[in-house]
Amino acid sequence: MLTKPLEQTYFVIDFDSTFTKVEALDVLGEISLAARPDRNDILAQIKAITDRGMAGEISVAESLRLRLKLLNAHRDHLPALIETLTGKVSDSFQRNRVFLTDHADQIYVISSGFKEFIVPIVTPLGIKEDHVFANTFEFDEAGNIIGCDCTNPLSMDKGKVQLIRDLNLDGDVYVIGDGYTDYEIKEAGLANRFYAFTENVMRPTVIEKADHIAPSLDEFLYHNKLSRSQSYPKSRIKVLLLENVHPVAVNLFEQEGFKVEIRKGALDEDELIEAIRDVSILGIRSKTQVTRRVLENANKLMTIGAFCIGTNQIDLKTCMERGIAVFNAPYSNTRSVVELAIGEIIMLIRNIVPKSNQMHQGVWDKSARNSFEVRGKKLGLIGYGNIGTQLSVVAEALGMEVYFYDVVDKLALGNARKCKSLDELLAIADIISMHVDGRPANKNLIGKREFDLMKNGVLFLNLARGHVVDVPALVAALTSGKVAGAGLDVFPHEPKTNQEEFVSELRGFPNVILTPHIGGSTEEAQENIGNFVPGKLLEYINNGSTYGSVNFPELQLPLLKDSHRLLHIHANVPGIMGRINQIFAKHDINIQGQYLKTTESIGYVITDIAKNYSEEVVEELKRIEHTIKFRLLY
Ligand SMILES: NC(=O)C1=CN([C@@H]2O[C@H](COP(=O)(O)OP(=O)(O)OC[C@H]3O[C@@H](n4cnc5c(N)ncnc54)[C@H](O)[C@@H]3O)[C@@H](O)[C@H]2O)C=CC1
Ligand SMILES: O=C(O)CCC(=O)C(=O)O
Repeated sequence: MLTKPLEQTYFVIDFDSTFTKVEALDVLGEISLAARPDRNDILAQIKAITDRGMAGEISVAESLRLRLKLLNAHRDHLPALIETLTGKVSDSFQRNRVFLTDHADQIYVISSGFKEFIVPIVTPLGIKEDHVFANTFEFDEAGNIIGCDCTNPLSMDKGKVQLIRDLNLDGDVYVIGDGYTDYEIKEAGLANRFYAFTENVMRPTVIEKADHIAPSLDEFLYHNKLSRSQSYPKSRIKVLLLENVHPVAVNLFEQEGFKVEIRKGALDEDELIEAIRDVSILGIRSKTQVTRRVLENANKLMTIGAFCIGTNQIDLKTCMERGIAVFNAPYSNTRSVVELAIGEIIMLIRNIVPKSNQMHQGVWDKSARNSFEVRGKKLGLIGYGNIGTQLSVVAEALGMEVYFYDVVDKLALGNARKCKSLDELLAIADIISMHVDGRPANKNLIGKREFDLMKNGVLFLNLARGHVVDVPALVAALTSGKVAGAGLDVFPHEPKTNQEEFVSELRGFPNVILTPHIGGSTEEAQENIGNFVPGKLLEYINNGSTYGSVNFPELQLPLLKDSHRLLHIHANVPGIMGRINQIFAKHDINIQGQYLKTTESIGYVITDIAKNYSEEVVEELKRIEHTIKFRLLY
C-alpha cells in the first residue's frame, strides 16, 4: 500500500489508548485519588471528559483543563504512573518492537498527553526521544500538578495538525490513532491515510472517518506489507463460538487479537453453513452437528474445538480429509459427570424423586419401603474409560461392588471386577451405568434383548450419549417394572436451545430423573474446558502443534525461534515428502528442523527454515499435487 519508498514514509502514532491500552490521565487519577472516598465518582467524570474529547465533542484545551483540575495529582505520583503504563503497552506494539526500532527515524509519537510519562514508556521500545511530541506539566512549588504549558500547540485545538505542519515532513504520512484529533491530521490534508486503531477502544465517530480500521498494529503492518511479528494478523482470523462456551474462552481468543463471534445456542445445518463461511476457528459443544455439508462450505476453517469430551457430533473423517484439526477436552468435566451419577444412584435407590414430588403435593409418606443403601450393591459400568474408571473409584469408596465391561482390555482399578462380556455384566448388576463413547457402532447398544437380561428392578443410568440406548425398549422396561428407576441426561433428540421444548416418551415416569444434558455442566468443568480447549487451538494456530488432536497426526513442536515454519498438509500418497524436499534443495534452502507424521489418509509435514527465502518456494509448495492445506508461520 505504501506509495513512496519506506525511507520517505512517516508514521505518526497516538499514545493514549493506541500505544498504550489505557488513557494515562485515567490511570493517574486512580493513583492520585486513591485515598479519596468520592474517588469512583471523580474517576467516572474524568473518563467521561476523556471520551468526549476523543470523540471530538469538546476541545482538547477544555478536556485537559477539566481533567487536570479533577486529578489533584502530584509529581510524586508519576513514578507509579510510569510503572503501571509500562505494563499497559498495547500487545501489538509490544510484539512489533522490531518494526519500531528498525524504523525509528520515520516514527513520531504525537499526543495531547504529557512527555513526563510518554518518553519513559515509548523510548525503551525504540522510539527516539526527540520524535515524541506532547504537552508538559506545570507544577507549583510543592510539586502539585496545576496545569500545562499553554504555549504548546498540543494543548490547543487542532494542535496535532499544527505540529505536523511545523514538522514539515518530506514524504508520505500515515497516521495511526484512536481519536478524532488523529483523524484531523488527515482532514487537514497533512496525511495520506488515517488508520483508526481499535485494539483498545472503538469510537464510532472516529471509525467512520478512517481510511482503514486497524484492530492491531499487525493489521497496519500487514496492510502496508511492512515487516511484522505475525505472518497473518489475528484480527483477520474469525473465531465462531457456539453453545454458550465459558467466557474465559472468549477472553483468551480476544486477548490474542482474534475476531470473535459468540452465539448462545447451537445452529442447525443451514444456519451453520451460513455462519461458517469466513470462519477459521469453530468452537462447539455437544449439540452442533458438523456434517460433511457444513464442512464443504467452510473453506477457511482450520480447526474445530469441541468444548466437551464427545466428538461424535463432528464428521472427523471429512475434517481430516479437508485438513481441519479437531481438538476436545478429554478430562475437564469427567469429575462432574461422576458426581452427578453418584448423586442420581443414591436418589434412585432411596426412591427420593417420587417422595419429593409427593411432598410438593402435600403427601407425607414416611416409610422405608423401596428404599435401600448403596453399600454392598453391585454397580455395573459399561465403558471403563476416563469417566467409568473415576466412577469406579468413587463408588468403591461408598462401599459398592464394581463390575465393568469394556471392549478394550482395561486395567481394573481398586477391587473392581472385569466382566468378560456385556451379557455377564447385565446379569450381575443391581445398578447399570453407561459410559461408552458415542461411536456410531454403539447405536442401540442397549435394547430389548439387553434389558431382558438385566435383573428385575435394576436401576439404569445413561449419562453418555442418547443414541446408545433404544428409548422405546427402555420405556417398555420401565413400564413393566423390569427397570425400577432411571437417570437419563442424554437423549437421541435434544433441543438445540433452552427455548425449545423437550419432547420424549420418557416424560412422566415417577422414578426417572431427567436432566438436560448437564452431566458436564458445572462452573468448574466449564471454566476448565474454557481454558483447556483454546489452549489447544492456539497451539495449533500459533505453532502448528497437534498434540491431543482427535483426528490429526499428533505432533508436539518446539517453539519457533528466528525461523519461518512451513506447514504442509497433504493426502497420504507416496512421494510427497520427496517433492517437498526437492523444492527446498532446488532453492538452496537451509532446513533448520523438519517433522513428519501421517495417518492412513493424510500427511502433516512441518519444516522450519531460515528467514531469507524467495516467495516462489511458498508458491511451489502450495502447487504440489495432493496438497490439502498450506500455512506459513512466523
Ligand atoms: N452427560 C454429559 O454431559 C457428558 C457425557 N460424556 C460422555 O460420556 C462418555 C464417556 O466419556 P469418557 O469416559 O470420557 O470416554 P472414554 O473415551 O475415556 O471412554 C469410553 C470407553 O468406552 C469404551 N467402549 C466404547 N464402546 C464400547 C462398547 N460398545 N462396550 C463397552 N465399552 C465400550 C471404550 O473402549 C472406552 O474405554 C462419552 O460418550 C462422552 O461423550 C462426557 C462428558 C459429559
Ligand atoms: O456440556 C456439553 O455440552 C456436553 C458434555 C458432553 O456430553 C461431553 O463432554 O461429551
